[in-house]
Amino acid sequence: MKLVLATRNKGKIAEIKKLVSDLSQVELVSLDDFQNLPDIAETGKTFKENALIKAKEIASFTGHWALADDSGLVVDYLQGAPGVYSARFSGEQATDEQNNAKLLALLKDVPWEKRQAKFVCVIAICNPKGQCYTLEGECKGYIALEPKGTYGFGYDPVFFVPAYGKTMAELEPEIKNQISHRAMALKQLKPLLRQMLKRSEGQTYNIH
Ligand SMILES: O=P(O)(O)OP(=O)(O)OP(=O)(O)OC[C@H]1O[C@@H](n2cnc3c(O)ncnc32)[C@H](O)[C@@H]1O
Ligand SMILES: [Mg+2]
Repeated sequence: MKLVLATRNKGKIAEIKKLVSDLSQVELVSLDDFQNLPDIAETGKTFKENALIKAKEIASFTGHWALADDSGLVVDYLQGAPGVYSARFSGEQATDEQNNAKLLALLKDVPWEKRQAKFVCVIAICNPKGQCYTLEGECKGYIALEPKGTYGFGYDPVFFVPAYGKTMAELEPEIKNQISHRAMALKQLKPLLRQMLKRSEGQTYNIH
């Protein structure tokens, strides 16, 4: 089965490829294999809505199953912000560094016990007819006092993982891939694929 990875984020692409590498039924294809792809507006109010928008549009455009990832950081002290706006937290063309700087500034002088946060990831997998499944994962932690580490991407340098006493960006990719929100969501992909392949024989799908 061909599966198009419907994301432009290089950090996500590297992680997803690793996390699904043992799925022998799946041939992963990237967006670079297609031309004139539509620009997709992430207009949803939830991670799930956005993941479905991205996966449906790419599946319908390419004619293959597509897998999209919508993810972000949810900070308790900021009433859940930046949430679905994580990529655009400090503006449309925001860099990871700018987003991290804005976050740390908003949490300046906020005590440790009030710095709780979680990473959330929703994976949507859709076929060209618009029939979809979604998988969700979370990873809990704290917003660090300063950025640390160079692994990973996005908010990893400012996300402190209590079980390791380090930021996500200080953890080797192999460790991140065992504990991350994305790993938790993708862990459910193998049983789902098995179920999907079985169902597709009988042409019935579980539609979201
Ligand atoms: O929409 P696509 O093309 O997949 O790529 P994107 O970067 O725009 O991705 P999102 O819309 O899902 O925005 C998620 C943002 O949340 C952050 N994020 C998601 N997963 C992360 C992770 O594992 N570590 C650190 N930051 C992460 C990161 O800054 C992303 O830009
Ligand atoms: Mg995006």
